[in-house]
Amino acid sequence: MQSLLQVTDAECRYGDKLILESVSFDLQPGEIACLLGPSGCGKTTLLHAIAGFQPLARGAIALGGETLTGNGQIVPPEQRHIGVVFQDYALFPHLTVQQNIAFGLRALPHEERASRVQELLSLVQLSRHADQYPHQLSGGQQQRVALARALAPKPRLLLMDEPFSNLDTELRRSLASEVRHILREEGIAALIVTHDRSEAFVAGDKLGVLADGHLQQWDTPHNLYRAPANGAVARIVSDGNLLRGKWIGDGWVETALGRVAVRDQGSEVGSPVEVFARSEDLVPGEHDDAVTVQVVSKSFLGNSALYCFRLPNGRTIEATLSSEYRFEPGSEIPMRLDSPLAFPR
Ligand SMILES: Nc1ncnc2c1ncn2[C@@H]1O[C@H](COP(=O)(O)OP(=O)(O)OP(=O)(O)O)[C@@H](O)[C@H]1O
Repeated sequence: MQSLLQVTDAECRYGDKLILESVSFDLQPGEIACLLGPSGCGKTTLLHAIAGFQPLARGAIALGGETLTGNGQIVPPEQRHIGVVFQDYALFPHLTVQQNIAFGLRALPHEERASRVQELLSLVQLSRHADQYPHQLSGGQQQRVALARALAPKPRLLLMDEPFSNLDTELRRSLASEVRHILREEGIAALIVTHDRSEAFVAGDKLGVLADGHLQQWDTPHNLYRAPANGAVARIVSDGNLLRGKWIGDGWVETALGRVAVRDQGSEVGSPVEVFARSEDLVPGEHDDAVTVQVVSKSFLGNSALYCFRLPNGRTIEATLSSEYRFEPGSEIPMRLDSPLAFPR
């Protein structure tokens, strides 16, 4: 299958300042991908380069096999057939919901336009609000109007920049899943910028992690979680504790939590390693490889509790464990690490 979007060796700069280097990835038709990364890593810049608002210093961007940017060519944004949804909705305040949605359809004959608007109102479940103005809607409803307006002209690709960040956490997740459903219905591929990993896991078929000016990994959510390319990706896609250690051979590492068998086969004996200990890797209970840790604090969370433990070397780590464990602050318990991720340092 031919890729829908192809970004090849893209480099973005603001003046002398290098923002992104050697960024390459493909998006397949109908695929939804999310871009994750720390603040200021260049997510919006990459989206702007794809939309045509930002030139590339190097590399190329193609959509449906047609070069948009590269080889001395730049197709202007309005000719790219790419829809864009911003964080602040950018709705026209003096137009009703249906007039906002119809805005990009002015070239269509009246009846066709009215029927497409009705179709979209129903898709985003706002038919009852067709004649209301943006200020009469909730944040989630406004964002659904923005989505409908961007989808109306049937773009080849939809770009969304932090579309849910103005909403509260629960609404963010449910809207992320709703948007995924709507894009599937319309068969439109999308690239969504977010800094919320749960939102990215809910919405994306693929995730791209940007950090330190590079696309660190472009993969399925499952692979990113199970096999992050490095410690930076592991930290961006999940909570965990980074521990320093050293390889002692045969897949074993020495850490402040004792001798640990890790998932990755290591390099030379004695070489430094970074171990990423997630809550699910921390196993309380007697065991040959367990060390004694002190319970520093406990916050009850319902079916789990967030603990802070002090390791024998004085360092503290955090872990969310089942509330079946009833460890009290001040007590000492045996704990071991079971097959955490490890990365050369
Ligand atoms: N017009 C500009 N001129 C110069 N530098 C800029 C410009 N726009 C952005 N930058 C810088 O480029 C870098 C990347 O910005 P960008 O907005 O792409 O990051 P981001 O990953 O989207 O951040 P956030 O998650 O905070 O929105 C930042 O260091 C920012 O300060």
